[in-house]
Parts: sequence; C-alpha cells; structure tokens
Amino acid sequence: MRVCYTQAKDVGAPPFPHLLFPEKPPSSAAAAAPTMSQEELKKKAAHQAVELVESGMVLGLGTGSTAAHALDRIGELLRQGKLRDIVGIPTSKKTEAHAAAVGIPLSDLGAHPVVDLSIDGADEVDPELNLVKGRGGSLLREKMIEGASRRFVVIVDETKLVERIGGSGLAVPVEVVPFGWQLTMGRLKGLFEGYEACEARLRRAAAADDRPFVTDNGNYVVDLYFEDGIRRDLHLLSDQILRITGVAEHGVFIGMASSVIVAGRDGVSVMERRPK
Ligand SMILES: O=C[C@H](O)[C@H](O)[C@H](O)COP(=O)(O)O
Repeated sequence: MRVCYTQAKDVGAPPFPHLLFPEKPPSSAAAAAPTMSQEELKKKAAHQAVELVESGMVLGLGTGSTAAHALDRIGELLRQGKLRDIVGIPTSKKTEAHAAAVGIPLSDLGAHPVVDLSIDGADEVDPELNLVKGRGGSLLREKMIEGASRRFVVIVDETKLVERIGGSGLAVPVEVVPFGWQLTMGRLKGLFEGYEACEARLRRAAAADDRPFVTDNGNYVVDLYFEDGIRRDLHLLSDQILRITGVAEHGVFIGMASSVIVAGRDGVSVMERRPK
C-alpha cells in the first residue's frame, strides 16, 4: 500500500515537513502566525473533515476530544439548515449523548449496515495510515462502524504522527473479556517475548481508582506499552492477538483510514490512501 501526501486547500505549510514534504520549507507567513493550542489544532482538523459531510449521509460519529469538535460542527450546520437528513451512528455511549445534545439524529448498524462517511480521531498514525485507537476505550465499536464505512477520515493534530505503530511509548489497547483477564493478559505478553520489549497493564478506572476500567461493552482493557514500537508485520500480529481466546478486539487499525487530516502549527495537510 502506498500513501501520498496532499496539502489541504486552506492553509500554509504542512506539519512535520521532513516527513510529508521534504523539499518544502515552512512559509514565512505561517512562521509569523500566532501559535495555535493543541485544542485549536484538533478543531481545525475536525472542521475540515466536516466539509466532506453532505445532506442525506449516514455518518459514523467518532469518540474523543478531536471527534467532539466534529460533532459540535455537524450540530451547528444542522441547526443552520446547511445540512439535512443526516443520520449518525455513535461509536460510544459518550458520543451518543453528545450527538443527541447537539441535535444529530441517531441510528445503529442494524438499521444502517453501510455507513457513508466516518470521522474520528486517533492516538497514533504511521506513514502508511495505520492507526492506534482506543485510548478512550471505544476501539471495538469504532472498528465495527469505521470498518462498515465507505470512507473513513481520521482527524489528528501533528503530535499523533509516529514513525512506527506503538512508537509513541503510550498504550496500544486490547479489549478483553473480564473472565480470566489475568490469563489473557499473560498470553498477550507472551506474544512479544523475544521480540519487541513490551509491558502489559490492566487499565484502571482512574489514577486514584484501582477498579478496572470498563468499556461500553462491559469488557476490560489491557494496555500494551512498547519501548520502541512494533517491528513485526501488523497483519500477522493482529491475527496472533485475535486468536487469543478472551480477546474481543485490539486498537491497531490496519489499512482502514481513507485519509488523515493533520493539523499542525504550520498548517493543515491531508495524507491520502492512493487507490491500488
Ligand atoms: O477510544 C478512543 C478513540 O479511539 C479516540 O478516537 C482516540 O483515543 C483519540 O482521542 P483524542 O481525539 O481525544 O486524542
């Protein structure tokens, strides 16, 4: 799979010029612009993605702080009458509540097994557009809805770009059934022995709360932490993880994103999946 990088229409130079546009230096206009906060960058990426939404679409509604900006924008356009007849399929209970609050009509995969467009954030994006998702715990529903989508647009700020999946040093989540979770976690750890340096931890409800974090599906999450990212073939690893009885799903999204909108301090750029 090859990826091409195209610059979005509205702003100056892209983030990570060494990664996306090696030949192009940041523009002086962008350099002189006031620094945007990470939250503003997330909002910028989200608003750009919402430009792709058309009346009558079935939308996959993502979860997380970046996707929340997309929900607000869709709600605003509905209220202004600029969008009509939208149906949203939420990827979490939190998103369901947020979408209802901003006036997005909701449905589910049973009524709409084909989704026109999903818009969601990500925790990591590699140069092949593979993703890590689920640090908010919504990976299973996200993978189902985004996997049923004709088009899946990912929205991130530039801090989410990594050279290699697992390379940020932050969690790669795996959703597991509560029954026998210790056994499942041990088997997950065993997959990496002699390969990548990996630590596995059961996610807790909160820093000061020792109870396990529970997903919308009533499951637990085992977080995998890699010293230097995942080096083996991701498809092979995905199969190995999913073959462990007790695993419900993992948060590595391989080859699912159609494009990634990246908002950086020097502008917005779009990483596109090239048609085969
Ligand atoms: O479970 C959470 C989702 O996968 C989020 O899309 C992901 O964690 C990114 O969230 P945020 O936009 O808050 O960084």
